[in-house]
Amino acid sequence: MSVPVTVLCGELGAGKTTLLSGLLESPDADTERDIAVLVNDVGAVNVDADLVEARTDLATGEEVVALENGCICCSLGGELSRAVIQLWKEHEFDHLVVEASGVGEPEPIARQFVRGPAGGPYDLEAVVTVVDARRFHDRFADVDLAADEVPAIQGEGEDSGGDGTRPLADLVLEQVEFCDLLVVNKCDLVDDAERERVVALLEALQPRADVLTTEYGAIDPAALLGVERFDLEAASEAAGWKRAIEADEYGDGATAGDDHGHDQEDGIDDHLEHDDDHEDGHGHGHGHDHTHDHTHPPERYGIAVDAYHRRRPFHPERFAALLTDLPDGLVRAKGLCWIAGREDQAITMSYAGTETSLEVTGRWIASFAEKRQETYRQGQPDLEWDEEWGDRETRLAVIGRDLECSALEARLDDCLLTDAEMDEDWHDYDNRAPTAMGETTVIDTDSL
Ligand SMILES: Nc1nc2c(ncn2[C@@H]2O[C@H](COP(=O)(O)OP(=O)(O)OP(=O)(O)O)[C@@H](O)[C@H]2O)c(=O)[nH]1
Repeated sequence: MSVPVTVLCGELGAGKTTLLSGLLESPDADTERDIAVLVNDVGAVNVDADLVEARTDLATGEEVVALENGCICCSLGGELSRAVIQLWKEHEFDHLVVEASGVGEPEPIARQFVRGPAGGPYDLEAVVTVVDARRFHDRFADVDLAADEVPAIQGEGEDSGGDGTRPLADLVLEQVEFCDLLVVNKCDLVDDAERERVVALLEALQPRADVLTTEYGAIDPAALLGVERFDLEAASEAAGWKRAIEADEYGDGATAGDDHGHDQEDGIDDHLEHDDDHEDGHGHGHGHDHTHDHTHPPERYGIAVDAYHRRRPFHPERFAALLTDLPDGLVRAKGLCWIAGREDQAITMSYAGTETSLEVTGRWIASFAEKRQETYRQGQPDLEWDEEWGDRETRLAVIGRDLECSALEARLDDCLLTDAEMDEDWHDYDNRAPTAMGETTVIDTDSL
């Protein structure tokens, strides 16, 4: 029988270790269940492992393994799989919890347990993301805060900015967008209205997950362990922004089919079947038998979800200027962009909090030689194709609070090339967009 696994994610300091320690010490914990813990921390000194280990001794023995070589997702190729397989061979336990580092992406970790060698002995049960209610509120949900007062999140200084690495806020939202269960921790540090705003926003960002609120990670072990939730396909498609784009593209209730358009050269984005039960831009699809009935988040707290689709390129200078001056209420924007002067590159734009990253994540099919284009198009018969520009297009989703979507759409439209500009040489423009596969440019809001 495979051993169930829970992956625990969340930004630095959100309370993952506190939750885990509570879980292992809980007097209500199922005494029959031996829990092994794999802790991954960034940096050489593995404080978390020591802490959890000290506490784990009380409850479960010594089944703690620390991956000390930095980030799980960077050492995924082998170390994670090797460590968990070794753990499985050398110890007997009933459940494995992997505490991902605060800067780890959950998806590659999850994939190790579904498609990697660890998928044999293990069965991924749930991906749980812990959110710091106070920080999340101040960063994403505060209606009064001016953008220039937004507090930095821990570690942001090192991890974002002009050096081309990913904004940490982006990662925080990605952890929210790829999980089955959201634990909103540190609720003692927010008032009721703030807590509700955080929950409503989380439901818009991630319509699929259950949301629990806690203080000091005190949740019923039964709510965390032993609940079979994980479904890789559903989790991969669960993000609110993806659902908004799909609903726009395929219409309500349509089946999205599989990866539409654009060759993803890195192979990571090998989109799986989409849920076909989303109802609208903030759909509530459920990938498997697990159901719940949130009220629609956009109807509460002024949260809006919108999709933007155009088949004309952005002017790189006007678009960059817009990205430095996005509306205060915008929380999340993500999707593919067509930027004039980058005719080969399918560029993913991702805005979270205060920064926007532009990353080359693939190529437009229209940029390949004709034969190859044909092959791709045969594989994607539903792909919309323009006689002149092929599959090049912009498809973005925006999620925000008190956001005037039509005003933002109009501003985005102003960034599109005019008819006269369509005939200019686009390479004359000043263009900050990246060119090489995987290359990222980060643009700060309010950086003008
Ligand atoms: N006020 C308050 N503090 C909390 C709560 N939960 C955890 N903390 C504190 O927040 C700090 C960070 O908690 P950790 O559990 O270490 O967070 P973590 O997510 O494991 O952090 P990293 O390992 O750095 O990613 C600690 O000082 C905890 O005591 C809570 O609900 N309320």
